[in-house]
Amino acid sequence: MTNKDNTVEDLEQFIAPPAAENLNLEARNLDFYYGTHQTLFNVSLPVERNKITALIGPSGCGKSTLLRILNRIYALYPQQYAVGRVLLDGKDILTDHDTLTRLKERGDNVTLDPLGDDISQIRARIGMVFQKPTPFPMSIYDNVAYGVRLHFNKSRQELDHIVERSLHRAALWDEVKDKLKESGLSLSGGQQQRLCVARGLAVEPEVLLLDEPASALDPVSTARLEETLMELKKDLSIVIVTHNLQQAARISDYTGFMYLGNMIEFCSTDRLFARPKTRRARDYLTGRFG
Ligand SMILES: Nc1ncnc2c1ncn2[C@@H]1O[C@H](COP(=O)(O)OP(=O)(O)OP(=O)(O)O)[C@@H](O)[C@H]1O
Repeated sequence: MTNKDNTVEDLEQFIAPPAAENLNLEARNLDFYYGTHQTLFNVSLPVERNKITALIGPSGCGKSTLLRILNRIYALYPQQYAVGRVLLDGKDILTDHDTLTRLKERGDNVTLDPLGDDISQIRARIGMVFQKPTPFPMSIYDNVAYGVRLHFNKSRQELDHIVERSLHRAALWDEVKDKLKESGLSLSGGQQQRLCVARGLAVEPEVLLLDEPASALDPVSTARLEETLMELKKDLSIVIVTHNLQQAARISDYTGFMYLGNMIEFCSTDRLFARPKTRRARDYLTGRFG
């Protein structure tokens, strides 16, 4: 990042990320490869606790790829690998053998502080909601209880309580409370997406990652989902990929603008939308390309 055209104030605002003690999750200097094809280049992203962080940028710039690294979901796919660090509450979560080898090869001289290598625990702490609603072919109740049954040993009564609370938090309870035994697939698209949010919340994650969660929703469902996210950030940290700039402006506290696999700008949403620092971000925000 060059700074010769910027005032000190500009630079300070750009480089003043959330304070270290407020970080819930942090990506540092990530490179990412699909086979031999590198798609992320030295990308860093701070995620502040109890805030919403939006990722924006033109199609193919690497937003979803970055999100998929943050809870190590990419590791389910062969030939995909990340080099760099992801810290959850200051502890490294990319600690598999391949990543360590590649960090060394890249010349990073760091001592990792591993969180532990239980991937299912990491994914329980960092939940993910995908672009298309993905309810499981089972009842509404079982959809929400699914992860809890997988990770914890709860009584039926506790499970009932968790399901109800999660559906409340996802703003879906009133619509489904009388039909918990019906299939999750019987709900509308917007309800299915909130069911997926409820399923993610049931395991009490600290961070929720959302990949264009409203792209298949009508404006009313989108507004409901946005309200839900604004409410949820009181309890957890949220990272959302969105193509909808108004949505990013409405709900996020911080925004990262990506282009061709690079994090071009990262700062407070107000600042980015009011005074983008780079021409690329300005052009994107004013609809000149995208
Ligand atoms: N499974 C894959 N194999 C190979 N290349 C991939 C794969 N998935 C994505 N890519 C490439 O990685 C780059 C980043 O893709 P990514 O999906 O992260 O971008 P994005 O910003 O989320 O795009 P969009 O907004 O269209 O969803 C693109 O060049 C894409 O073609």
